[in-house]
Amino acid sequence: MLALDGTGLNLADVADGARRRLDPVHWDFFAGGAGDERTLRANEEAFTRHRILPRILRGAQVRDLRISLLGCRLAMPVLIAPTAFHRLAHPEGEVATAHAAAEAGTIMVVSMAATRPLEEIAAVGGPLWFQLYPQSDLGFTSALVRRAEAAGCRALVVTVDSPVFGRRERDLRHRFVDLPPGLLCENMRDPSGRVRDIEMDAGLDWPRIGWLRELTTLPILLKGVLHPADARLAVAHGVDGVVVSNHGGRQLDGAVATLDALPGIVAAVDGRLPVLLDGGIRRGTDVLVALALGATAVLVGRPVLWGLAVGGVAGVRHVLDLLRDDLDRALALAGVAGPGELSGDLVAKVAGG
Ligand SMILES: Cc1cc2nc3c(=O)[nH]c(=O)nc-3n(C[C@H](O)[C@H](O)[C@H](O)COP(=O)(O)O)c2cc1C
Ligand SMILES: CCCCCCC(=O)C(=O)O
Repeated sequence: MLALDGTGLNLADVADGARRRLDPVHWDFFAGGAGDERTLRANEEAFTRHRILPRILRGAQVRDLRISLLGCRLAMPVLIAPTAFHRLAHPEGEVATAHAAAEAGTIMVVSMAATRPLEEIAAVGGPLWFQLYPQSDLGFTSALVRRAEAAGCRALVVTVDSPVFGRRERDLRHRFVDLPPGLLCENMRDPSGRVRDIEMDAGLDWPRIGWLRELTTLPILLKGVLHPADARLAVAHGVDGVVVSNHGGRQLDGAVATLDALPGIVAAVDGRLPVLLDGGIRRGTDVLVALALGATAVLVGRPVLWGLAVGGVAGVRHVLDLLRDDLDRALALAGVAGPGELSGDLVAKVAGG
């Protein structure tokens, strides 16, 4: 196992290494949340309020972590969440992340705010999904969807929790408004070669999801679903999956922790769609708990950036390997042979942290 700085035993160690390496302004951009960061903290705290009720004597000596998800076979139920600006963490940026995802046998969700062009990330050859902030310019949005299709992306992840930008006070204090010279949101280039700003479109609504549904045959997932009524609307609008997410606490501070929202979404969807979750996944036991409560898979955001900052491809690979090994051990200790055997009776909610 690669030991980063001799201390990379867990994701907190990797985060420490990243904090030491990164420009403090960029660390704060990556690490921070909105407002008082209540939701940011709540995501991780929610996992501390759930405990595992292990089964015994079930002969779980051979574990199989693989899952199938919307036509993709994954080595484990952990995907890479879309995060912006990977070149702030490492010169190779999203291309390094894509190599690590491909090696680990999982999906990288490429952010619309990637700092390498989608085609260069796709050239790595691993399975990609593309994250979209639908723009009010339908022509540009449509061209971007076609670009994702042409690059071989296997699904669209439409972020729906960002009608406006969250108030991120760490960034305001640093006056962090622009990328450093030479770094651009490469997917925002229009046919004239100009790189557009990403628009957070407060006009985004269900009819536009219907428009996207008509536009592409790619599976569509909605990212940022927290209310059960919205999960039912997602089913009604023909989407293919939902991601229970509060954007890692970066948008609506005070929003519910994702793990606390998960059971309501799982009940509302009632098996009709895969339900993914992100926010605060830092241990294999967190993955186990989320899957036991009904998630099909989880995504990780910040830990991937910490790995990237610390060691490029090897650093991201290390983060993914830590999560996979930790999940494998947790399953063994809980007497479970694989994700398909997890169920709600294996988890107890406790009052404190
Ligand atoms: C630095 C950073 C940038 C992000 N950029 C995007 C983005 O471009 N699009 C998006 O849908 N979500 C974005 N997110 C949210 C993540 O996809 C994900 O919801 C969140 O990071 C999960 O929480 P975690 O960091 O605790 O794992 C970003 C999160 C971070 C930390
Ligand atoms: C105006 C730049 C948009 C980048 C969005 C990245 C993002 O979603 C984040 O949470 O940060």
